[in-house]
Amino acid sequence: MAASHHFLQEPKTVAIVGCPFSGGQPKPGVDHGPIHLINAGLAKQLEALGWKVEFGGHHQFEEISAENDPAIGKLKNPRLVSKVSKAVADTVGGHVQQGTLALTLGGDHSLAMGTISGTLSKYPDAAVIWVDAHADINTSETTESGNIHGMPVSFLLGLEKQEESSPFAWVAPILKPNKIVYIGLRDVDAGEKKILKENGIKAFSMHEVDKYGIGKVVDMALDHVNPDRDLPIHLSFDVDALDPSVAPSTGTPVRGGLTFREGHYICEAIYETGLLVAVDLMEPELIPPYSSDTVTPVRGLGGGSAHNSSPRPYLISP
Ligand SMILES: NC(=[NH2+])NCCC[C@H](N)C(=O)O
Ligand SMILES: [Mn+2]
Ligand SMILES: [Mn+2]
Repeated sequence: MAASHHFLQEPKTVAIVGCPFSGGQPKPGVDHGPIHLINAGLAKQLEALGWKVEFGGHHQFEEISAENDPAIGKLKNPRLVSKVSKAVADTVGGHVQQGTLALTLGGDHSLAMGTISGTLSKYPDAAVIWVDAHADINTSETTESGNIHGMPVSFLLGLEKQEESSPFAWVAPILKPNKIVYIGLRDVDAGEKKILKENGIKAFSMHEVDKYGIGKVVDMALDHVNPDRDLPIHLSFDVDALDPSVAPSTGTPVRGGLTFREGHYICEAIYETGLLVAVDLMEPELIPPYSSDTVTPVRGLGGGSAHNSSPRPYLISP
């Protein structure tokens, strides 16, 4: 089906924003995800689908990562995560501004603080569809892990007031609880369940996917967040929404996830609305048959996690 694009310029153009970053959680791995996706031929596949592809190389975050970054309260790598997300917000915001589909390749899901901020900077009333095993809506109070990849939604909603001195003071807390909807949830912390309930946030867990089927679930999700089908859509897709038999290579896999087709169906159905302005593909790791020696991924500094060896130049082009 040839979708007409309400918010994109012709010829339809996708800008790939490669974010080799894992500072929002402790494991190395997702900082290689975007590099592997590009090496596996993603840009060429998009071209084969009729898109003009812009990709000038992955984001380089070394300068940001060089700084000392002690925890603030429970939050790990707060300055690093904040600065990286701010850079990504500016990049994604620029693409969305121009009517170019912004496709961000993570990296861990803390990056969505940036990508969604970028989309909201142009479209404050955009609808966010968050496909994930997790709700990623912990606050600095409720988080058990201190990993910021489990928290971006709470920052975007403004569930906690950020003091002026907070590294996250730049995040405009303008996402409304009725403008985000979840699909695929099955590993939600007790504190997060409370937040979802108190804020009336709609979620279609795997239980609803089983009960209604994915076609109905996507319709219901769109009806909730975009009833008149007139608002731009930001799709934030965490690959751990997929069952581990489909996407085993991710940091926090959870049994009982979406099938290959259900994952694809969600993307197809949302694309067919013609309303898509930005997509995040987050938390892929990959066991690589490819060389990833051409980019320096950025990991968190804290908690004894592995860190960059020597910086390498980046030589990746589409
Ligand atoms: N983007 C993700 N994979 N998030 C996993 C979050 C897990 C857990 N809820 C936490 O706060 O740490
Ligand atoms: Mn996530
Ligand atoms: Mn997840």
